[in-house]
Amino acid sequence: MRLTLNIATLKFRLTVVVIGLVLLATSVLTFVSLYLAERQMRDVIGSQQVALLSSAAAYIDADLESRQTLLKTLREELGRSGGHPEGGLQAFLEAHATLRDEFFNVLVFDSTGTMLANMNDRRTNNTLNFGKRAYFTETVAAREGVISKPFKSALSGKPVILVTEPLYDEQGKLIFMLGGAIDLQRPRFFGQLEALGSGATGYLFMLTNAGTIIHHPDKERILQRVQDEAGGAVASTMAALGGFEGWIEGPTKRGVRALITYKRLRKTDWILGAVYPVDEAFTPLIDMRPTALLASVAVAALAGLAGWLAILRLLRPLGALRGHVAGIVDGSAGIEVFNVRGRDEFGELSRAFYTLSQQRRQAELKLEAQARTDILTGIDNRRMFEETFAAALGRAARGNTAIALAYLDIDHFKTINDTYGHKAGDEVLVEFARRLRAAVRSTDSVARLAGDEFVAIFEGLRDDVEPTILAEKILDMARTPFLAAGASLQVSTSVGIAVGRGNAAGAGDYLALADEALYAAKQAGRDRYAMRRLGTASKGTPQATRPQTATDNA
Ligand SMILES: Nc1nc2c(ncn2[C@@H]2O[C@H](COP(=O)(O)OP(=O)(O)OP(=O)(O)O)[C@@H](O)[C@H]2O)c(=O)[nH]1
Repeated sequence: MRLTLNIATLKFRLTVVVIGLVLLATSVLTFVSLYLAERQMRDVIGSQQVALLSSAAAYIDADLESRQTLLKTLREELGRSGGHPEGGLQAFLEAHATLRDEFFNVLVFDSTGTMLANMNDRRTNNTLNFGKRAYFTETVAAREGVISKPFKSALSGKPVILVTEPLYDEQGKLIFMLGGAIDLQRPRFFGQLEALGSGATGYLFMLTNAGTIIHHPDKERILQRVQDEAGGAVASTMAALGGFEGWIEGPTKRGVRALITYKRLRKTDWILGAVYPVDEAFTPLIDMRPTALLASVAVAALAGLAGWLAILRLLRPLGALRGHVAGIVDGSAGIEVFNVRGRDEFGELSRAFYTLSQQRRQAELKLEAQARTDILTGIDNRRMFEETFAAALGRAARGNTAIALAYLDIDHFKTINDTYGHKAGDEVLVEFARRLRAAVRSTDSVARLAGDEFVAIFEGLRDDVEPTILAEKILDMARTPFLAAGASLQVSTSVGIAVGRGNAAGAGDYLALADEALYAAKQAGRDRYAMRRLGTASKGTPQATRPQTATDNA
């Protein structure tokens, strides 16, 4: 089977439309699904980040609290010794080596802020005074331990925070103040937090509520105020400094689009933040995109194929209809092929074609009949006569039977017209035709050739007498008065008869001979017939023949 592609066909256009719509629908559906999935996933990831950060904040709170507790235990131990531990303060500190696990340095200040002992460098003891430092004055004012703001250590130069615990005597006078320094860059403090960063490059960071960076993977930024950095703080961080907690999608300082989550620490009111780059957060979805698109294209292709097959199936009656029309055009089919039973639109269309074709056929038949009928009298006209006579001659030739042609002309018809008018003449012609039809046998044919000239064909004649009997009948029927224009008209006719047998001669010979006989009847006085017989000619060479016999009823 040869497959040709005709883009003008309804089938092709419907297929294109179906495939296009399916492709569009699946693409839109895929994009909308992916978009909704991304939105939902972002909400889920955001909530996860909030939960993660809450746990981390609780962990830091607990961590700072445990360090404060540790320092409190140390203070109580110092208190129990009345502020005079055995071996002195320096020895007392050094005896608690485990403090190093929690603090970068532990210091003891006197009531004025002079550092009396520290774990890192005993040479600096009694040489430095920190009485004006904020953590010292704040502790004195609060009369309890505080967690300092981050600052650069005067001893180590490292960014630290200090946890303090004051020791009072029984009179409530400050004797000593313990300070535990936490190195902000030391893994011990935020080590676990760094592991909580989401994705490959996600990370956690921490700021004070004033914007000073406490923790950040970029160590250079620690102790910087985000507001003072080049370009200022990003919008989300400004919102967090303003009190926002939760997750937000926005750019980081380095311009990476990320889900950024903020959570305040209960104990210090610091801000813990988490950055999760969007690209990494949505990696599963982004990875899924080509697969989803491929799947949607595959679905569209399958649906398109199904649509195409459905269209082929549905349009099959249309193909059949087209075939029927072509069949009728080339004559290989009749209009009956349109008379189908289908109840769909194609069935209705086919039946409408059938009805239309039937009507057309009937109109054609009517036209054909009209073309062969004499309009005035309703009997056959000359054209029909020629066909009928040719067929009759054929039958006579095949059956070798006798046949006669009677040529009639109403006598003095012109006078009727002239005397009673053309209309009356018409009435006579109509009545004459009716009587002629009635006078001859049912198997005989009659026709009006022109004006007042008529013919009658007599077939299957038994003998020579029969045409003369028929001619007499015709003469008789004409003699009965005609009613026309309110008058009774006496009419007569003359008849010329040509009789032959088998294929004796052609139609023209019969007509000529009958006309000749008619002329003879007219000459003999009218209201009579004259008969002429055609001689036989050799078969296959029809020719004009001379009459052999003549019979007149004059
Ligand atoms: N009313 C009427 N007259 C017609 C019609 N056709 C022809 N005629 C007339 O019929 C007449 C025929 O006259 P002819 O046959 O020549 O002469 P006639 O008067 O019959 O004389 P004869 O044939 O010699 O007896 C003419 O006057 C035509 O005008 C027609 O359809 N209706």
